Amino acid sequence: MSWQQRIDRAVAERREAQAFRQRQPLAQGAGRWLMCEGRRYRNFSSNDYLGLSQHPQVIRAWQDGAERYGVGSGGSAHVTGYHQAHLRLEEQLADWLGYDRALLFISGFAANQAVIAALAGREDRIVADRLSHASLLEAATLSPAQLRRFQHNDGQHLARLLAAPVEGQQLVVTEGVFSMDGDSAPLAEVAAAARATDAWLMVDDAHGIGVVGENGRGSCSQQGVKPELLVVTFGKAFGLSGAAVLCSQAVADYFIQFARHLIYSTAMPPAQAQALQAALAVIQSDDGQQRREILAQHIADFRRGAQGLAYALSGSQSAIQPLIVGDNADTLRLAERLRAQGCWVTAIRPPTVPAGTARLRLTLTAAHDAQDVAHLLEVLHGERG
Ligand SMILES: Cc1ncc(COP(=O)(O)O)c(C=O)c1O
Repeated sequence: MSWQQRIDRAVAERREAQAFRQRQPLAQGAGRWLMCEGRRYRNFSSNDYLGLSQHPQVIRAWQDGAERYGVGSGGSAHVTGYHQAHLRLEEQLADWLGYDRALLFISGFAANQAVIAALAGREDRIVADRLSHASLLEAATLSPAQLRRFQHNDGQHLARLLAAPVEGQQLVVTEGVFSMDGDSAPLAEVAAAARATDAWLMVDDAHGIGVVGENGRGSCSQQGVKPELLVVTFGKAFGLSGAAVLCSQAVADYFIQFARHLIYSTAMPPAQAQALQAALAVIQSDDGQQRREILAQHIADFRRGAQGLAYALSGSQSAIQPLIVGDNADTLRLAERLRAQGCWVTAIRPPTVPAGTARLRLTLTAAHDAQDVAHLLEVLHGERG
């Protein structure tokens, strides 16, 4: 089969399965409102959980940084791209989360790829929750290490997989709050299983950091666990983009030598690092606490109001509230009907989620008000399934 035939077939298969992905250019995609083709929608699809993408202090910090430092970093952090603003942010993150060091990455995807690629060798084994994010599972699949997946949030299955003989080292991989289901990992159980076999633990807390735990310190702090490797991302509660890996002094020095995404990629703009410091300051402040409380109230109101819906509500207590529909075409139609009534929701279909579990991934944020949640519920109750 030629390149062209292969591509045509893959795209055709996606269309036939009602799984063809398309992107929508928006005039505004984060925050309370989404603007598309001149129409305003209540936005139940963004990961801007605390509404910080629109926070005046964060915007001002970015503007001020751009005026002072310019808009780009000018190079890899190993050449000229590492600025004092990056160092300050790394120090603040390490201090906040209780680690020796934090290393900044351009995205969470890059951070996950870099960590796994730099660590895992042929004789090693990666044992990952089977619902881990694509960036983790892809990195593990591409690495020369053996990959084993444990049943979602099943500490006993994890322990059984870890008990099998292995020549090298083992790395356990999971998330704090799962991106498509919104449920939390039983981190204490996972950490105990890892510790029992001298495996290291890597937790990606993209959806927990800033939102859960005291002071927004995330899922690990909330559950009293300190993984050897903690990945936090800035595209969700921080309202910007980028990521950091929290680790020991020695591991940070190792990554600076061997993590190729750090070495061969342009560093994030210093102005962005400055804006991220402002976002961190908000997360740590009373303003951040109030935003977390508003979000918690919306989650409670939504879950209470969603009883009796035609679609099953999951057990998620987080800002991510999936409504599992099952069939791809039905999910797409439901999303369309909700949009027609002013609620922007996104249909998530396989392969992003397991076959037969197409869903609306509803997200609530502190930028919403009680009326937004009430409107969403009213529209959903109008659906018969
Ligand atoms: C759990 C998880 N990890 C990593 C990522 C990737 O992070 P980023 O968007 O910063 O590349 C995402 C989603 O974006 C995610 O949901």
